[in-house]
Amino acid sequence: MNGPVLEVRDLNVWFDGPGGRDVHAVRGVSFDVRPGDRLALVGESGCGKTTTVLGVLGLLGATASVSGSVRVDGQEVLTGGDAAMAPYRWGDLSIVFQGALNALNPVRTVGSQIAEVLPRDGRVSRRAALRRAGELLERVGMAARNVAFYPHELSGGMRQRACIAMALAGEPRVLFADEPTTALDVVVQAQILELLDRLADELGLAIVLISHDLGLVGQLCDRAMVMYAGRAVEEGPTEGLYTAPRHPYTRLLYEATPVLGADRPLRSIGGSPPALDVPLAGCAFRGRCPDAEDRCSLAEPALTPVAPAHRAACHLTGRTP
Ligand SMILES: Nc1ncnc2c1ncn2[C@@H]1O[C@H](COP(=O)(O)OP(=O)(O)OP(=O)(O)O)[C@@H](O)[C@H]1O
Repeated sequence: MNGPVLEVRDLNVWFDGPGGRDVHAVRGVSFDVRPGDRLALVGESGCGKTTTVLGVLGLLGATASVSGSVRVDGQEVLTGGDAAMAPYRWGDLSIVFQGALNALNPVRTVGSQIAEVLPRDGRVSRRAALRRAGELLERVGMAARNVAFYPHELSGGMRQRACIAMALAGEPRVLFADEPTTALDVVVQAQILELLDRLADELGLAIVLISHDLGLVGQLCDRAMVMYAGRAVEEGPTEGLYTAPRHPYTRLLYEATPVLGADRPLRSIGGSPPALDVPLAGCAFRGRCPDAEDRCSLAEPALTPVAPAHRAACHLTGRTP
């Protein structure tokens, strides 16, 4: 089946904010994930990447209000509440949480923690569950005997592999990986990206990588959605976002990203993203945008096609940015 596994349309998330002012953290985000896709959600800290994914998976707490549409295999799961999403979560759709490698329970073995999240069809013996946990560890490049190890006995990279094994327990078709390489050294970062790449190939798994690093996503993903202030401001082939960015934010984000071998100075992006607990007038990026014009304060630009499979939300996209 080549149709999308996941279709997200006009997703909005509000959090109860201090003083009764709601934080509009995700603003009208839409994307599809098809079997084998490698999509990245990219942007600075606080731009809404994690909230988007947790909103899709129905994992936001009671302080969040979510609207829009989320379909799995064409079946609406958002409006049906938790009961509608529950059959898909950890099964078809799984996630490696941000900071997961540091969230393993230190007093339980890795094997018992993986065994706990295995889907249960009837009674499964402890021995069979540990055997399956060992198979999952082998799948992520670890020896099965690591089931008996405690998290502190493993390196950071191995703990992250164990977390990925855990996320594979329900045999997902889409794996969200939220900043899976943060806190790992560059060599181990590359190994984790290679692992995700291999799993995508071997299992036909779709990967949605969440990262602040536009350079890094190009190593794994062929398509990226750049987010700013809770919205998608540009989306398209990853390569095109580097070579021909059509939103000034994407360009500045790339210029602020160290890329091995790139002969260019690094520049930080001045200013900070706007507060999301007050209504935004005009383009959310205009206060930091070197190209901003008067019209940018009048209306928020819509995401519009700028090239095949490439869209940008900038009033200036008619011109070369
Ligand atoms: N539980 C919450 N209550 C209130 N506001 C929240 C909550 N969770 C996130 N936010 C706000 O929503 C916005 C988006 O946060 P989110 O964590 O999704 O961003 P992000 O792009 O994933 O950044 P990071 O990589 O730092 O997690 C931010 O302004 C954040 O402060």
